[in-house]
Amino acid sequence: MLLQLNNVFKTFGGIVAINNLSFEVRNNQILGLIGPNGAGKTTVFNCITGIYKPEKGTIYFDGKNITGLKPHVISKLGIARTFQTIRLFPSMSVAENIMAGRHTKCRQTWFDSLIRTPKYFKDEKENWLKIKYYIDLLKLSEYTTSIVSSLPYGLQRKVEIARALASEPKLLILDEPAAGLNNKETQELVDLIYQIKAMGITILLIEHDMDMMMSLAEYIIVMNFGEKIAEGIPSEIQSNPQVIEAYLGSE
Ligand SMILES: Nc1ncnc2c1ncn2[C@@H]1O[C@H](COP(=O)(O)OP(=O)(O)OP(=O)(O)O)[C@@H](O)[C@H]1O
Repeated sequence: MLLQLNNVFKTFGGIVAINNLSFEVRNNQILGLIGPNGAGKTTVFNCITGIYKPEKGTIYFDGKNITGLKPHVISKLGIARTFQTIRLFPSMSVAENIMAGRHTKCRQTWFDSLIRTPKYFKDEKENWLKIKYYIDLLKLSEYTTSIVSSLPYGLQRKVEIARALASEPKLLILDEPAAGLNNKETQELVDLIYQIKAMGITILLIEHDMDMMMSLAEYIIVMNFGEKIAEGIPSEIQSNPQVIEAYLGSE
């Protein structure tokens, strides 16, 4: 078991955004989190990554209790994410943005970088080789020096995934990665997610594109009004009356 949520509870003012939610993500699984708008999915991601602290419950990652730890500590432990709305450094290049995702892996101290010790050069070389690997993986090599804000949306999404991968996470969390992508780009994304799984990485995914979710996720958790209303393999979820009801009710 890589990730385990136990009775996680989080409110905003009077609104219960997550109500005693428990679920588990197995090692190297592709797990999907679905539910109508406002069900609490993004709040779950924000609790796992340390942006919000749950009021009750615990979150275990790789055997450690990470409940309430700061985002940079959680990221160092091996959780990386992308956001529903792209968050990159818009005036920086593709390579620089991906490099920014790598800072948790940098071993040089301020002293090494100040006086440029051999450790600094070794670390820098290793980092740039890794960056190149992720640039090639995401087929971004012709855009390495392009300024991110000048790129179309689909490419910016790829840069965001590359940046998350650059921290070499054990768990990659993707919040609506197919939003705004055309059919061809969505297919590329599906292929990429399989490649990421083949690298041994576990994937937790929110996605509104149901065709994509049903074909990609190995296991699905369904939320509504902050609660888990169903879980199972895609075929079980598709035929679950409570799930159908939740979606029809939200139309
Ligand atoms: N920072 C916040 N302050 C106040 N309320 C919030 C905040 N974040 C989320 N909420 C509320 O918590 C509930 C769950 O929201 P959340 O964004 O997690 O849902 P979601 O399932 O991700 O929705 P969507 O599919 O629309 O992105 C909603 O009622 C939302 O309005």
